[in-house]
Amino acid sequence: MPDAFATAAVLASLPPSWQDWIAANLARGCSPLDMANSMARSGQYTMEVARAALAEAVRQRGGADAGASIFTPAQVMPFIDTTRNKIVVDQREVEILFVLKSPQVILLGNVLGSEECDAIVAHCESGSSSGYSRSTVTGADDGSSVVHEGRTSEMAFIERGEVDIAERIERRLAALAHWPAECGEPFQLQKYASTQEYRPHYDWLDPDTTGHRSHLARGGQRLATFILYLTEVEQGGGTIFPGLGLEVYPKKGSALWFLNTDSNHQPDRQTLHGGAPVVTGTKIIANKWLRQERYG
Ligand SMILES: O=C(O)CCC(=O)C(=O)O
Ligand SMILES: [Fe+2]
Repeated sequence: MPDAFATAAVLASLPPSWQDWIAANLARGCSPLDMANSMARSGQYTMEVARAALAEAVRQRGGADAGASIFTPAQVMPFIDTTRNKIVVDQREVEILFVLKSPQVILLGNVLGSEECDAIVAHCESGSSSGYSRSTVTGADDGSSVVHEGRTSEMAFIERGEVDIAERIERRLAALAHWPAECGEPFQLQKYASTQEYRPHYDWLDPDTTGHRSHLARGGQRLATFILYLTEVEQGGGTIFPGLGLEVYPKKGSALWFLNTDSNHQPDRQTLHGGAPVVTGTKIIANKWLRQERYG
């Protein structure tokens, strides 16, 4: 975040109507993150300006330090450094295999070793995991987890801190994305047998859908997605982006990255994507969603 002097200047530079809006909503107990999102959604302010103004307003209400900690990450968007063709992280050479600029989609090779993929898969099959169950999606009405005909795979979660191997990969992804591991959702594994699929959808949470708001209130928007491919698949099972004419085939140890929002954290409708039906083989992936804020 900018320093206190700079944030005071940002707040003071807003028109009185916005300053009044901030004061009134903070007094009503609104979340600063929701307010920053609304300011950015108005199109009048960048997320950086909105956050700086909100941090200052919170500081002025609550004393000197109150504003400093309301927004966790210092950066406004996670990013992957594509200035070179390889990224050295955690003693590995991660390869940049493909970059699409808008929406940003990056395919990374050698993110995980084969034995690391196997260890994560084995953990979720073992008694120390809560195991797989039929996949669900977030219900539009009340935000509960609902079975949906468009997502026929099975899923399992690895909570943060549950097992060393997952924690190590989380640290690696945090370094790759320049985003704190604390702002990531737990790994969500997806296992697809033959014919199973996840039809095209968005990963971002919709602020205009009632059921998504409770999820947004916990950690904010899903800014970016990592999909880690944990198995080789004989036929089918690509990650598809129908609007972009793009299909990425699963390759064990590779990871697909995409940004779900623009730099103002607003949902990007170009990111429609899905998992094509597996024809032969078993596809297992691990999803890691990076949130605006600390999650959990
Ligand atoms: O299976 C895939 O390749 C995509 C999965 C996906 O988009 C999701 O689980 O949100
Ligand atoms: Fe998805």
